[in-house]
Parts: sequence; C-alpha cells; structure tokens
Amino acid sequence: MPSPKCVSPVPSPYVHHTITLSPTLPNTAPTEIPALLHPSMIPLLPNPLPNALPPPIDEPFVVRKTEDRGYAMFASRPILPGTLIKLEHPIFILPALPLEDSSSYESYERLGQGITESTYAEMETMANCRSKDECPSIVEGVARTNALTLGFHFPSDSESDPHLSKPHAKHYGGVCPKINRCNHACGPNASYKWFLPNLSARLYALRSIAAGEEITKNYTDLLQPRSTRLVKLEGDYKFTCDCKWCTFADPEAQEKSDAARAFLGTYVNTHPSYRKWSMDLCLPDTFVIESHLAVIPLIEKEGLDALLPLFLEEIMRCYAELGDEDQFRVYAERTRQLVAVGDPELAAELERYLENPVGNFPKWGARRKFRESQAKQRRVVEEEEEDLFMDSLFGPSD
Ligand SMILES: C[S@@+](CC[C@H](N)C(=O)[O-])C[C@H]1O[C@@H](n2cnc3c(N)ncnc32)[C@H](O)[C@@H]1O
Repeated sequence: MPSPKCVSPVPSPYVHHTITLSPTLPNTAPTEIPALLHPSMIPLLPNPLPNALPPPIDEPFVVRKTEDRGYAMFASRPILPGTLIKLEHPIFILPALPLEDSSSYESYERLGQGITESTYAEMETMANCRSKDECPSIVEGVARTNALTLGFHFPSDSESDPHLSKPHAKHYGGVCPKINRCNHACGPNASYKWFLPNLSARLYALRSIAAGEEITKNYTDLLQPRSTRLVKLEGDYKFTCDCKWCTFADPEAQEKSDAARAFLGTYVNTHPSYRKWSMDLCLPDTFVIESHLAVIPLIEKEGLDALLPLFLEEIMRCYAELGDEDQFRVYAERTRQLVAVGDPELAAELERYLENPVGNFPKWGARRKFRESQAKQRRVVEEEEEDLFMDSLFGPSD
C-alpha cells in the first residue's frame, strides 16, 4: 500500500480503535487488532467481531530468506488451482492516506504498541523499503511496503463528509505477516481476497503450484507494458522486477508480451459477452465460446490466470444454454475450483448447477430448444413449398 501520490496530505480525522475478534477455541485470548480509523466507521464494526481464526495446521507453504529478494513464500507441497494457501488476520489496520499532523509518528507507533511482543518482532523482520525521512516510524514504513488494500463500506451519507469525499479516503491497509511474504511476479501464481465479516485475508492459488516453487502475487497493473510496470515497482517498492515476463532475452518476445497484455486489457473491457449473446439469437451459437477459447492460451502464456474465471464462467453459461451437459460440467467444475476462495458465492451457485444442471440452471438448453423449433418451422415451410410445387405440376392431390 504505497501512499497515494496524487493526494496531498489531509488533516487527520483518524482515531485509535481496537478491533476485538472473539476466540473460536475455549480458554484462548481474543484476537486484538489495533486500528487507526475514521470515527464514522467505528459504530459500523461489530465489536467483538465473531470468528477469530482457528490455529493454522499443516499449511502448504514455508517462508524462508532468499539471496536477492528478502524473505519469500514457497510451496512445501503441490498446490492445486483455487486452493486456500493462507488465512490471516491483519496485525494492524491504518488509512491509505498519510497522516498530516505533528503527532503522526506517535500515531503510527501506537499501532505497534497494540500488538504482542512476538508479533512486533515478526513485523520488524518484514520488508521496509521506505527511508527514515519518508517514514520515520517503522510501523508506517512496513505498512507502506506491505499492507494489503482494504475497502470498507461507508454509509451513503458519508459523501457529505469533506474528508471521506477525498480520493483514497475510504481505503485502508492491513499488514499480514505471512501473506505479505509473497514477492511480486508479473504472472503471479496466487492472489488474495479480504473477507470482511471476520476481517481476514485469504491467499489462494491461481494455478497449479509445484512443491518448492515460489508463491507470488501481483503488486501492480499487469496489463501495462513492462516499462510502465518497472517504473511503478521501482517507485513504490524499490526493486527491479526480474520475473520471466520482464527479462526476455529477445526484444521481439518482450514486444509480443507487451502487445498481448495490451490486447487482453482491451478484450477484458470489450469482449463478446455471454449476456449479449444470450439475448441475441442472430449471433452464431459458438460465437462467445470460440472467441474466449482463442484468448485463453494467451492469458495462460502471460501468466494472467486471475482473468481466467471471467471467461471460463461465460463459456460454461453458453454451454448451459446450448444444453451441452458434458462441456458444461467441464467448465463449471473448472470455474468452481478457481473461485472457491476468491468468490465463494459464485462457487456455491456453480455447485448448485453441478448437482442438477437441467433443473437448476435457469435457462438450461434454451438456445438449443429455440434452434430445434426454428429447424422444425423451416421443415414445415419447406414441406408446404414442396406440396405447392407438386400441385403446380400435377394438380392438387385429394
Ligand atoms: C511485500 S514485501 C515482500 C516480502 C519481502 N521480500 C520480505 O522480505 O518481507 C515487498 C518487498 O519485497 C521485495 N520484493 C518483492 N518482490 C520482488 C521481486 N520480484 N524481486 C525483488 N524483490 C522483490 C522488495 O524489496 C519489496 O519492497
């Protein structure tokens, strides 16, 4: 969570607040998360929040020091696409906007004082790419290098608040000592999602990850060309990305990768959609399916697997309307697996469809039925035309 550069610092309306999560196991202490929040948020947070997380067991990763990129997260066994890798509460939460007042150093430090000694010691080992001049407090430096952006929902009347109407004022960051060990790659194999009801971040696999492989996530807009990505990563995180999508030996290969990403950026916004196809019976039956199937290899080549569920889901819905149960099951199952952690509501919907596609998918086979009735009508018209023609040759039959 780099500090937003387009916004000048604002007077700080923030207050310290401890978010308490009730324990799931008996006789254990509640989890306390120190936070710096806008006062209007506090009444919106249930306190204590339910469901602190159970202690982690048998996690599929290890964190270890590397030679050239600090600590990193590695798979300790093969990880399947869509699998949950780590579920974690933030150790503290702070606003994306920098604090302006003269006591900002103390405000950040106070967040550090609200965590346990062992958590503080772990936090001190996390990357801090900010100089003392930029961020005099280690808490702020670690947060600006690591925090995962968190968007809270504010009440609609918050728009009239002069602070909350500023850009980025509704954004916060949460520091997660394990998930934050993921280094960046321009074709990452993992992603994360906040789950606000119990204030946890979930890291999950975007594709298969082999045992020993580094687990990476994305720190910047991956649809931008390499040169833009490098400048942004250097500016915000002070490193030069040397992932395979930034270090092609052949300049032509680099150009192709940049062009592929630009194309995918346009495709995401302008692709032929299932919704339009579903309502436009003049479009060929395989219009969306063929278009998406042509793009998927490019997505995979660029390592942009986070885009896959969008297109796999649309292909699945097309096959459902075409009444092709075998193909429907292939794409529904693949999508369900990929979104299990990132979009559990969609995963549950797909599970219901998979239990009984014909009964549970609302427009099951609709396009196929329409095509069949079209063909039947065409046959009737052809038969009538044939009869008229025969009548014209031999006179009407009785
Ligand atoms: C969120 S932290 C990642 C974990 C960090 N390596 C650590 O030791 O805690 C971000 C910092 O990790 C390093 N980093 C992340 N991705 C990198 C990469 N692809 N190459 C080199 N350094 C990287 C940079 O120093 C960056 O500021």
